Amino acid sequence: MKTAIIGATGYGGIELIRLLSNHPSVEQIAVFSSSQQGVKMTDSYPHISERFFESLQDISIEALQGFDVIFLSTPPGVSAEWSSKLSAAAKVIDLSGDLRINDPAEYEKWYGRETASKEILNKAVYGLSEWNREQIKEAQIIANPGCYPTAVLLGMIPLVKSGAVDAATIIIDAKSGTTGAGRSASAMTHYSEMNDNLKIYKVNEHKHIPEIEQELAGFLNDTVTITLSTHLVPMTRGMMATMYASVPEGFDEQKIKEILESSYKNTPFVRVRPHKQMPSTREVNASNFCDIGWVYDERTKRLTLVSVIDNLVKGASGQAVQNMNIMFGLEETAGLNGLPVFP
Ligand SMILES: NC(=O)C1=CN([C@@H]2O[C@H](COP(=O)(O)OP(=O)(O)OC[C@H]3O[C@@H](n4cnc5c(N)ncnc54)[C@H](OP(=O)(O)O)[C@@H]3O)[C@@H](O)[C@H]2O)C=CC1
Ligand SMILES: CC(=O)N[C@@H](CCC(=O)OP(=O)(O)O)C(=O)O
Repeated sequence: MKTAIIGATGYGGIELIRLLSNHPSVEQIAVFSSSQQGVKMTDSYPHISERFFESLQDISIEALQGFDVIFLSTPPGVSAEWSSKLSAAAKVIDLSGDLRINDPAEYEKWYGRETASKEILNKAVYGLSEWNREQIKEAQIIANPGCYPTAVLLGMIPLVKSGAVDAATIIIDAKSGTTGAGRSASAMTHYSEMNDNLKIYKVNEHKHIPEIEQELAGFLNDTVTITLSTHLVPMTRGMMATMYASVPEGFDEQKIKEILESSYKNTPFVRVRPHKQMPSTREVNASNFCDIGWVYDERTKRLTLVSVIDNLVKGASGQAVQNMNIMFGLEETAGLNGLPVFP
């Protein structure tokens, strides 16, 4: 397969290169940049092997012909502009939030910018691999989910769908490593401010709130509002979403176990832990796994559900490669077989 990456110089891009380099069906990875045309990838990332990569190319329709799939690993706004033109020539997988929100008014409210065209929004399939597999198989354009939504939705969808939690009571306390904010340095993430520190940010204002609510609503057949608190922790990779919700009459520990285990018994990357065995971020580090732990409290009738992913793998580039595999009828795990890097 011939692949191209726009935004190859960023963290999502370099993670795509790592995964696609190990993919048995990938023969080409062309790299594109809006600011570093002609520069070699190895100038920014000497750890990758130079023989695999040509120099960074300028982004143009002409140069982006002849590929099977084009990944957009770019900031919001870029794929709104480019995905329509590119999808005429290749399948497109967009890692940004541009095509995830169906309602233009909601996108504009949370992202503070104009939405993509209706035509592209209608074509784009939300790429939560485990829950949208049939639509992903047929898709020309994928809106790859955000990292927090991936962790939250994989944990919550089975329970919301089966009525095992009261969706109106969901509270999510989520934490991310600093690569979640991309490669550019900022006062929010640089070493002196982030090392030995814990920060909460965008309380009730995070752009992943409408994405999570939209997707949960689809499984609930009703609107839902959630509370999401996002935190930065002093680690490079990794994400933990700790979720709390009330469990209605008629559900107990045994039923919750059955719902979670049956939902994921045939999925290669989501692993449900036994009751009370909680996962840590290191246990999925650099892998495409999402590990789910849970504790039901009979006393309060509340569930604590913990979902961990690597934000750059299952939360971004790994899920993008998983979606590529599904779109092209390849083995879903191709290029993604590595165990977590532990310790
Ligand atoms: N990091 C993460 O954990 C996750 C990221 N995402 C999303 O994936 C996307 C990429 O994130 P990430 O790699 O972390 O971000 P980075 O900031 O590390 O990289 C983004 C890249 O986009 C390119 N770029 C910037 N402006 C433009 C432009 N106008 N046109 C084309 N390319 C441009 C830049 O490369 P150049 O200057 O060379 O063009 C840059 O290297 C974002 O939308 C992000 O929100 C989603 C899930 C998780
Ligand atoms: C730590 C950190 O800053 N994380 C980013 C989320 C990364 C992501 O998934 O962003 P997109 O939805 O834009 O793709 C944030 O909170 O905005």
